[in-house]
Amino acid sequence: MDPSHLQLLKRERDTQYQLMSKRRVTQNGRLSPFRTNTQLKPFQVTQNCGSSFSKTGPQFKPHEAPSSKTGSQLKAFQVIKNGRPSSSKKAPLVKPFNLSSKTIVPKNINTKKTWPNVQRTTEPEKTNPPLFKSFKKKVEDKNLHLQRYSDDATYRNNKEKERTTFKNQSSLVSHDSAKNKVKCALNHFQTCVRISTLSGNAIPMEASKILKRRGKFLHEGKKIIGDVPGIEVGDMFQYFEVLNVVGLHRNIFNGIDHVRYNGELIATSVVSCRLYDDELDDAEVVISTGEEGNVINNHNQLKENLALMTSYYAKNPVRVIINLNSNNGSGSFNGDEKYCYYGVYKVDRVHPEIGKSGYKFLLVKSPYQKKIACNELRKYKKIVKREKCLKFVKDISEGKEYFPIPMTNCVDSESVPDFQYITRMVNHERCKSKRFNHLKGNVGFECVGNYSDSDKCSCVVKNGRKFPFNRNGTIEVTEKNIIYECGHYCKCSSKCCNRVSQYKIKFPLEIFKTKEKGWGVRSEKKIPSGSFICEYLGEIIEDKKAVKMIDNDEYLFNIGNTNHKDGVFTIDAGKCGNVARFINHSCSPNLFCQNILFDHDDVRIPHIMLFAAEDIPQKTELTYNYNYKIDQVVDNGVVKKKYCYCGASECVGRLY
Ligand SMILES: C[S@@+](CC[C@H](N)C(=O)[O-])C[C@H]1O[C@@H](n2cnc3c(N)ncnc32)[C@H](O)[C@@H]1O
Repeated sequence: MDPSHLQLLKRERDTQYQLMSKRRVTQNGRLSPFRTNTQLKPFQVTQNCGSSFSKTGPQFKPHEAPSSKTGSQLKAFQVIKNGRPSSSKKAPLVKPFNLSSKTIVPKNINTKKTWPNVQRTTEPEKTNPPLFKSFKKKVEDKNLHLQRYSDDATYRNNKEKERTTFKNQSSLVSHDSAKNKVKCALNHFQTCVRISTLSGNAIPMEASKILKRRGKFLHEGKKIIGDVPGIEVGDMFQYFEVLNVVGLHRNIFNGIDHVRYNGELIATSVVSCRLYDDELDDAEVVISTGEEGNVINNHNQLKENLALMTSYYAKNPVRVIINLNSNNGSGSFNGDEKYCYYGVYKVDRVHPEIGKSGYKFLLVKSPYQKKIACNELRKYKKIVKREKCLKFVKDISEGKEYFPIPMTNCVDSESVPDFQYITRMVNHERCKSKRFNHLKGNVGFECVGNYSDSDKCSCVVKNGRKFPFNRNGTIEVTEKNIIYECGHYCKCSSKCCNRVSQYKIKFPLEIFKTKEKGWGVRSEKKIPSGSFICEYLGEIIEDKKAVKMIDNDEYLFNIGNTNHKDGVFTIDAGKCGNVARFINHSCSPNLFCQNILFDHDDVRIPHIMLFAAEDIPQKTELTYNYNYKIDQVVDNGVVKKKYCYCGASECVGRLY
């Protein structure tokens, strides 16, 4: 290294240390295969997080399990995909060096991970540049203290002790409650993103500012060392700004975050892109801090580099967050991101970049940290394995939908199931009571479908004088069991902002064969949170009939007010239905159901509309919670069991 550069580094470091020392470190419908008891009630699904995103809707249920359930569960962290800091630049070719021969010999290599096979840590001063020496002495003194954060056996044993030491930083809350807080913060963020009138990168920035103003940041003013309560390895985040909101990474300007600990700057978290695209193993991560390095927004910041170096000696835990959809950390934003929390690492090796100003750090994962499934990473990296398609149907709707609905089977040779594709509910009119009327939004008023006339439209008045949909057509936070949309009997135009779910599907959906759940549905394109997906269509039958269909319950969906004195109904999508009949159950769903009325006001037979509960990446299976109750389906006195293969970490193991 050039000695003048070294001097600069040292001076820079000293000034920064001074500056830093003055600063305080703050920083349903229910699917009813049958029902023995008709005392079912409609219910409200609400997430337990104040004003955050909540869902109401019917449940999918085998039985009469009434309103006690909590309804579909949102997964907080599965958000979008694609990498933020995309730049036109390609990821640099990384040159590994051969240190075993004492002279550093760059090799011509491909992008595969190759780290020199040297015993480095024992004598770092021999292999590393002089810059490290000044640190070594200082840091060695602190080492004993920080040693307990290293990820050897004592790390696990002392975890409780650690927490106590940092109890002013990471509050001692139960994991569930911490997780819930993270969910709520993410939902608040998503809501702000949805209602934003800005565009591009300004949206998450604005959302972040709103949350800050409202005091919704988690661990506000604190920098946590090690795991952040409520955040698990593998959790995904859509925006860089969200990492700050949840306390995972506080530095909004740089991909390396640090804190002053016992007088030294140590790194707390790193946000980076992977250097090696073809390597999806998360056991080791290489962080390169040079000009073309992979650390996000790291414009060769000395302070950040030094913090990582100190962490090399201190062996403190450093959180690693990887942007899965970008190769290069130095570039601009493309607004299509996917940050994955890889877990707690420690800096294992440090090397100067040959011929460049930066350093390369090898971070190794703690053996006690959860591994991220390769499949999961592949999905987000878009390295989806090419599957051999055994059966393909171009459009199972036969032109009835706005988009063709292809059906692909790469699992076995099963062809399209025998059913009739419909775009309107069958038997709707016959079931409607004569006492119920057409829904007219303009009775006594002039509904013109504007946000300004929420008092004039009687449909909106029924929704509590609030438009349930945002300007971009996504559903707003609602705890209403039924939403009233304007319909064809209202005076407003078809473009009225209170008409969203009565139109055809807006996303190119695809039916595909799953390995264990039969057919399933996914989207060719990513779906923003709150978007309308489709209606659950079929034939409306009386509950009495549905109860007898115990052996043929797969496509039954309980609707409406389930203890209504004038009768209870079920949708049977067995013989006729639409794409919704193929949507599977998940214990951690990405859709939710909402009762909606727009053409009549008979609450016994509302439309069952499915909406996205979160941002859904393309090609991700769409699921909602059927809300069955375990052990409630009984046939001739014998409890029927159906096992769940949703694969969610929260999976309860059974549908019913
Ligand atoms: C409404 S259908 C969904 C589409 C269905 N997979 C098909 O092939 O037509 C409901 C049925 O799908 C299956 N299913 C849905 N979700 C499941 C899950 N998570 N695990 C196992 N089976 C599931 C069950 O047999 C259930 O009765």
